[in-house]
Amino acid sequence: MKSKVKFQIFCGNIVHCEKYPEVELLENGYIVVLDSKIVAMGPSTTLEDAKNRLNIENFSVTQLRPTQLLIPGFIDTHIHAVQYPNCGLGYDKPLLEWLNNYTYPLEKQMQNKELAKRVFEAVVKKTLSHGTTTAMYFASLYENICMILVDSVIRNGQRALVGKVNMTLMAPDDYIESQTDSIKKTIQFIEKVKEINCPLVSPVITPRFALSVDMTIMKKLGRIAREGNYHIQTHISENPCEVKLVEQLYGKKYAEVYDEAGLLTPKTILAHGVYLTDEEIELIAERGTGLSHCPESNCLLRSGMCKVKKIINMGVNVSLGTDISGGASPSILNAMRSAINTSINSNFTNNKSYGCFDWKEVFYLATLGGAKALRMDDKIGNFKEGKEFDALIIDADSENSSCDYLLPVSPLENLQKVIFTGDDRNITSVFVAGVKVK
Ligand SMILES: O=c1[nH]c(=O)c2nc[nH]c2[nH]1
Ligand SMILES: [Zn+2]
Repeated sequence: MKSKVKFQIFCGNIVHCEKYPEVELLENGYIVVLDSKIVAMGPSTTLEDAKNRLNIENFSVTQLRPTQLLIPGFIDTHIHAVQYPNCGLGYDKPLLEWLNNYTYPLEKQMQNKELAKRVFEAVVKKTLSHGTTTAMYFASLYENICMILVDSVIRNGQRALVGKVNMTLMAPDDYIESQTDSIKKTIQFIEKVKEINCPLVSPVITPRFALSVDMTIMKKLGRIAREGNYHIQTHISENPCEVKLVEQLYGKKYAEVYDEAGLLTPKTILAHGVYLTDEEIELIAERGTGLSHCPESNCLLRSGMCKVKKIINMGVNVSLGTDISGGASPSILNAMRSAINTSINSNFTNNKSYGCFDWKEVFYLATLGGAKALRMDDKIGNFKEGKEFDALIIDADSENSSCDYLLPVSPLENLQKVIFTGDDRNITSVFVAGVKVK
């Protein structure tokens, strides 16, 4: 009887980041995966040694073509699963009107379990197919609906951080929760996710934003996160009217409100941050809190252009978010392009230049930057021995993709071609924790 294949070996051109803003190319290299983890990596000339050292007898080999590359999986640090049906709709209103007119009504409608199942299955499948191996999701206000998303990510094999949204303030009468329910349902959700005990999925504390959660509840959520060492996600300084209202309501700056509540931790992701002052950025950097840059949403909701290079230079860990459905696209490739375009446009219109992103910087933000912002860079983000094998095989010469391959180019140029002109058809295989999910 043939014994089961234990090791997977991937051979070809490999690209990943080790530090900002550099990209490393291992030409003609290999990665050996055992179960979910990378156990060896190097140039092909050392593969036989590795096989002997690790006693590799039963193995499969995936040989990449010259137009293909092995890269780390993409990390989306800000996406609203429940808003997926609204992608492409409602971009004629700014944030607060958009929430009241388009977003809250849809989110409320998603109490329907059958609808939620269909929508969550679609968003998880779609993001995986676009190369998102890790996603940090805003799920739903309703705890039982959040569990449907948890089921979906587990069934489809995506690594995910899933949050039950908290809303106790300034929301429609029929789309709000009591203080008691907000905390009770959050605890119930956390317990249920922990009970499932799936290594790919963890719960996230998710106060929606300072305008929809009162200070008492924000403080309680901060305490729950601290005691359980959970991630936190929320929005900050996205839109001028929102920022003004927060300052009026709390009598302090946006970041100070979250700091008072104990919500600025090293495991917190703040989405947007378009209007942060230098003092707020310093505070966020000091707390070790990460930022999710959501350039497409910042443009479509007419929020503004985030000076994200300045935020990086001030020491904040920055990552990328699609912010569905503030953003219309589920693709982190699109978020990379959008980040480049925003930085260039921002330089056209701003006297004070913070510089333009190049493809290497956005590739970092989509991979290791995401992992660092989430404080998961001991596990994911690049190819290091001991890390989980979350990876993509991309191909600049994929049939029917939006990218025509007319002249052979170098491996790093293949990556640039896919970043600037590619789509999900250029992402030919997706692996999460060593398992092929596309
Ligand atoms: O882009 C956003 N999407 C949302 O759903 C939201 N809620 C508060 N602030 C928000 N910003
Ligand atoms: Zn958002």
